[in-house]
Amino acid sequence: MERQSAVVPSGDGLVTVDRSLAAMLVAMLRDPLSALPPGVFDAPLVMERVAGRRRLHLLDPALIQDALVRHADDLVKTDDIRRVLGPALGEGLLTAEGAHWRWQRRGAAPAFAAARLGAFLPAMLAAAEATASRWAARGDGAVLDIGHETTVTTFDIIVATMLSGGAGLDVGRVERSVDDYLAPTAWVFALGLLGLPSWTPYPGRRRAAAAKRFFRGAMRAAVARRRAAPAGDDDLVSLLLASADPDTGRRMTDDELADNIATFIAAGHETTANGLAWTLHLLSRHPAEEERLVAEVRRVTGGGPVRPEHVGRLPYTRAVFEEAMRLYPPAPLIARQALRPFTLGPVRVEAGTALVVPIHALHRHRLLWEEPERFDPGRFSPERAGARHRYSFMPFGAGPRICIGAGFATLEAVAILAVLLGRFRLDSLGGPEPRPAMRVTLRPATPIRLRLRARDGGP
Ligand code: HEM
Repeated sequence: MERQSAVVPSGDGLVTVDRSLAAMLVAMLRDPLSALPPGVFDAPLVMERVAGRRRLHLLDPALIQDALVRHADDLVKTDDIRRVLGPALGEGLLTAEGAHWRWQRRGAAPAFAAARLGAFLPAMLAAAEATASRWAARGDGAVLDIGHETTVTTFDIIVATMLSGGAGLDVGRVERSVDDYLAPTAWVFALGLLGLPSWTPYPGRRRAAAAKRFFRGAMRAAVARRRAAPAGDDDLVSLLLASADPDTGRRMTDDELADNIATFIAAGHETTANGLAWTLHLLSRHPAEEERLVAEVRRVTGGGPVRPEHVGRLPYTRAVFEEAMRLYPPAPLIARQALRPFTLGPVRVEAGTALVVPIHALHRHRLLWEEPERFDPGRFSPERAGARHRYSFMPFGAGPRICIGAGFATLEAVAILAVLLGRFRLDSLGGPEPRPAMRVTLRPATPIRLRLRARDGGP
């Protein structure tokens, strides 16, 4: 049992938790998710005090909206996030702040406008079909590492749509480099907690540094290839190349372009891949929901191939993906730091206070969800979703820093599920529920393996 000195509830829903630095470090190194303070699944607000530092955990949807939307200009991302992601992603869209963030966001936004997303569907469906062909070749009964399979699929998609497929990037090496880079994340958080410099040695640091060198080198090579042979397409990189700072007219340097290609490749495939892996795991344990999803796909496609015009007509498939992201949000935590004091509900937020939205806990919060642990895609029917506060479900974040790829991710997830589950069933191998582990994203602590079965009428 973890040691903590005090948990004090007050009449206005605020719970204050004092924790010893040692207890916090042990929990953090075990898994940053298990280091969340007690109370986050029951209370609307939890103020945690560790070694003189204050972290306010927000679980009241109205206060989350107040903080991330109304007070967006009073907040910046925390040093922790910059420490973990900065070396790999530089000053790209995810990690930049202020004016540098704003002009990059404006430059990238047209690529993700709802009206344009449909143009990406052929590439999304082609990648899903390629995975289906690989699976058919593996044969009935093969056991798949489902996280690896979904990663290959979403990687193909991001490379095809961002770089017109011409990046020459090796998916296997990129996947290994992301794994190695993120593996010691908990140590980086722990060093931050102790106020130690980022060069302090820790287990996994050398592998992470080698992974970062490979990843950054591959991104710079992608930029050089693009400069040497402009694709002339309207893929994302063309848009970034064409975007100019509205105030100065300045365009992106090669380093800035590499930061953003790195950002879009990293943020734009691993999250969706994890969301899909958890979805396929949940469906393997919920055959009735899986059957309903397959019936929807067959009704809409008439049993033929999934075409772009079908994807927007699969509301149950989408609801399944959303319910999986409720239970296993691929980005399980959002953190900010207050630049200046302001009032949030019953709390005076002082400059320097960290604000944390533990999305993982919000999505399983007992005041917000009935039977929060139960997998029930029906929660995302328009009637039931419309009855909830918009900010009780926020896998893509909120406010101006909301995920720019939210529509893209949902579209590709629905397309991939429709193609793969139309042709295959994935059976659970049994055993205990896989444990999630937070490594910036929420990954299965050990690989999830599922058994492949061709469907009747399939290959
Ligand atoms: C299921 C899949 C995804 C999830 C759950 C997810 C989640 C998130 C979340 C929670 C944030 C906000 C982080 C914060 O406020 O601190 C974010 C930001 C971001 N995401 Fe996603 N994401 C997904 C897919 C994608 C895709 C497909 C792309 C690109 C193609 C993408 C690119 C980005 C970028 C560039 C940002 C930074 C935006 C900014 O700060 O302006 N994400 N994502």
